[in-house]
Amino acid sequence: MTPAPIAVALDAPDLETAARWASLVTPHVTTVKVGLELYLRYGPDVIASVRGASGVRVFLDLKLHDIPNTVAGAARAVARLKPAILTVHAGGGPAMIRAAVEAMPHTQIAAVTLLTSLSEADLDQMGVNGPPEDAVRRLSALAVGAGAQALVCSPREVAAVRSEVGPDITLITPGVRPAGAASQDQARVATPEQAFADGADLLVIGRPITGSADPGATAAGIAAALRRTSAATGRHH
Ligand SMILES: O=c1ccn([C@@H]2O[C@H](COP(=O)(O)O)[C@@H](O)[C@H]2O)c(=O)[nH]1
Repeated sequence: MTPAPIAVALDAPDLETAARWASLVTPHVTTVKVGLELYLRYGPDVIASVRGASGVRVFLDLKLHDIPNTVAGAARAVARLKPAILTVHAGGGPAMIRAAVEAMPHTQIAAVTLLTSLSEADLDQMGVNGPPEDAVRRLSALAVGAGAQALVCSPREVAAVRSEVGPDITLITPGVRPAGAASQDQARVATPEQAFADGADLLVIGRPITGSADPGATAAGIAAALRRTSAATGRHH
């Protein structure tokens, strides 16, 4: 069975748990994601541990956000780990995004538009008025103009972003929750089936999989649901 376009967020308290989750889900998904919790605790060694023998794609979600020179240095520092994807914040601006792209020619640089945990009310308080979709579209265009090959947005905005940036940019959506699952601290959410049907290329899913009794079986179940969506919509990954 072809693995599904899912990046499982390995937000684990320790390396053993992360490596166990990675080995359980790896037959069913293309990618595992290492974020701040794991990377700040264990550093670069974590990448080899979760990659394991399978050689699954590793998505390094560090959400870099600093001046261009500092981001370029940070990107060079992790380039030897050969992550498939590295995140930077689109809000760091075009020069910062370009610095990351130039520092890591063999990694997809993904620009995070607006965090999926932010509600419309939060955004309003932050001075981002109007529908989140408008700001996400603007940040997407800016990031792609600066060379980003991928974007991170909520599944609620993915169709709008696709129409903004065209077919060649990889769209990554966290904030994915199977029907009936708790949204937890995520605000702008949709189901895996909806995210995929609307144009997401890679679905980031953490706790609904890793917090379940059997992460391997849960990942396999979501992968099967995506295959059914693919058959029903004619959209392939
Ligand atoms: O806007 C964003 C950007 C990144 N994330 C990351 O995705 C996962 C989501 O985990 P869940 O357990 O499925 O909520 C997590 O690692 C975040 O750091 C995001 O949620 N939103």
